[in-house]
Amino acid sequence: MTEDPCAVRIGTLTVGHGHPVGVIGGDDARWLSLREAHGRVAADEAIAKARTEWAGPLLVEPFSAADLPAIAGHADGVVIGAAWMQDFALVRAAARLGLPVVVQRGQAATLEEWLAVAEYCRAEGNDRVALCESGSRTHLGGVTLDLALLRAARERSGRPVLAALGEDGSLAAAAVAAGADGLMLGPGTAGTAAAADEAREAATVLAPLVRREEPGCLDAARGAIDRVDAALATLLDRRAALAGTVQRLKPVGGFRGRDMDRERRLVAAMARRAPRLGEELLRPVMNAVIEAGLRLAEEERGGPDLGRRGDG
Ligand SMILES: O=C(O)C(=O)C[C@]1(C(=O)O)C=C[C@@H](O)C=C1
Repeated sequence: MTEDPCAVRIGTLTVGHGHPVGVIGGDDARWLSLREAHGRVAADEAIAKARTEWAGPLLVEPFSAADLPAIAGHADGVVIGAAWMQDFALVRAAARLGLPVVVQRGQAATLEEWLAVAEYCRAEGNDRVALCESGSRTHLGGVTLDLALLRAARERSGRPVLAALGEDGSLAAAAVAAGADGLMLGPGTAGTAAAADEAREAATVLAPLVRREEPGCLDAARGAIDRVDAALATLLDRRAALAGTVQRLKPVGGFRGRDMDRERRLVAAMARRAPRLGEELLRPVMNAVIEAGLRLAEEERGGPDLGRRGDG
């Protein structure tokens, strides 16, 4: 395989540098753990069942090497579970399938030990490797995600790194901010609806602020614009609410209390963060945004008599 190791394609999902944050165990891909059943289920039957429920990209974690033929035939990728990370015979056999491999970090594994597993895959001729930080055993009782390690693994290896959130989406935004290329929920889908929502929200709204996408085709470019628009819509809505608060606090609010000097200053400040657009192009945009906010504030207060004087 001579693919660019910075981005790994798992069926229709690509995770990695320059690509959107994928949610595995959510909208973008699913995964199935055969380890959870301790080898008591037939791999081909379990995978066939998963396939009836989900037609998109499917990753499967084997219980043992005996599961690999079924995975080779019916899955889009293989997960080396944290518990098996240093089972090198399994790692090498899994890599030889030629499918993308997701290597979860063992709970006590160091960065070097984790990265070495990717090198085992490469030595088998398979460079389609994504890493997955799945946490260490800590004083908190369960496993705790190490986001510093996630970041270091991404920088050191250049490979995509996923964050395994399990059924708790509360660290989704932190993982995206730390550089995660994908968020891994589950396995399965049970009980993860709230976590999936948090992961989707972080991947959609936060990711455009903290990572750049480099789309290579029209659909991908439109997808990237959709994600920027989602972040923009969230901020515009929040801005409108704050502008409404200002109208209530000002002595004279609404259109009657418009402060053009303040508007000029805020456009100039924004132009410093948006040098491509500059003041000239930003001015009409912000004028429309501000007027929408004022209109909304007046509508919500039932007329133009805004501000404390109006309240009196
Ligand atoms: O800062 C104010 O005085 C506001 O009323 C807020 C705001 C804005 O939306 O940013 C709206 C109208 C003013 O002309 C200037 C700015």
